[in-house]
Amino acid sequence: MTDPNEEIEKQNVEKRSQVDTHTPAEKLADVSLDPEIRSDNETKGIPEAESSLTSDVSEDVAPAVEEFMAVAAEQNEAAAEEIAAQDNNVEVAPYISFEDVSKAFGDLKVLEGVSFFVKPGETLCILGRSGVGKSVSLQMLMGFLKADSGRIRVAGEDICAFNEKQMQEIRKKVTMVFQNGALFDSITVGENVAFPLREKGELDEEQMRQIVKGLLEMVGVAGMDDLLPSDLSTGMKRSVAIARALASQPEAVLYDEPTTMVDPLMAHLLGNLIMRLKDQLHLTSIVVTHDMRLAEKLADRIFFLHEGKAVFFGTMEEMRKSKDPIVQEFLDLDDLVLPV
Ligand SMILES: Nc1ncnc2c1ncn2[C@@H]1O[C@H](COP(=O)(O)OP(=O)(O)OP(=O)(O)O)[C@@H](O)[C@H]1O
Repeated sequence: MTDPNEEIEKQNVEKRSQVDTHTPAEKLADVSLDPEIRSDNETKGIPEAESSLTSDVSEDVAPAVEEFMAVAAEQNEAAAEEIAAQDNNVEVAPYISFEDVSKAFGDLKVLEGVSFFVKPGETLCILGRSGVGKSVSLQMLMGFLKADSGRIRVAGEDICAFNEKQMQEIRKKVTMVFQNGALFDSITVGENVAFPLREKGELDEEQMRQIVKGLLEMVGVAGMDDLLPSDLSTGMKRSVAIARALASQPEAVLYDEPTTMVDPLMAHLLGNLIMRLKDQLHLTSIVVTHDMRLAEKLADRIFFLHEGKAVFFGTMEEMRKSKDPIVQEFLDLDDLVLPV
């Protein structure tokens, strides 16, 4: 029987090997150029109008934003190719992986021999009940916490022995969108988004103004440049945090529960945004979530944690067929309509 993962990988390799005559900016401005992406969006119910990342960006700044995003998309494709070239096997090497990772806080064993991987350009959703170590896993990937044992690879590199300076280089490639946005409270929304641009120091003030304006429009918080983070709702803060993450042109984004504590419409908008970023920027993503609908929309693979152990790792389709009682209980609970 054909392994579904092998089949998906074969299709991805074929797709990558096809000669494409469109420039990245053309592809970004009109995602409908790629019939495979279009049909994928159609089957997932994403309206055509929402397909292009830059469709909501005003005309005066659209060229600058399209160019900026095109550079990011090109860089991510190049990173994926570089990682693929590291491996002599037919299989594409992971961009991120946990290999037999354990972590405890005193007597509390949070993770015990956990393994998973995310290939370049793919999205992994980490599911599980509260307190099972989902956020701890993300913090270890960012180097904020160290594993007790096992191997962690990020951006194709083993980061376990990395010092803070080396981790800072990794954090230029991999960025995290925290639940509360983790914005700088004392500076405006616009300055928050401009922060990574200033750090890079490659753009002048006018170019930065255009990118900031365009990114805020792209994530659905147009015209909020001069507000302070405290003026924003939770969902808006998260959108701004995504805009700030994009300003650093990352290869991968880790999202910690992007749709919790926001209304259903905001959850839908954030989900669609993450989906379009994946499709059009070839971003590698990990999404920690309790939201099965979001996982269904985004995940190439699901990793299910329970009591410190990995109880499932595979596609959503495989998860639905899983005989594991814990996975089944989680799926059944999700189907329940709870009284308000
Ligand atoms: N720095 C820390 N020091 C001590 N214990 C911690 C630390 N960080 C997390 N923990 C504990 O590790 C366990 C896992 O926490 P984690 O935040 O990863 O859970 P989670 O799966 O993300 O849960 P939720 O879905 O509720 O956010 C919890 O019991 C938490 O109290």
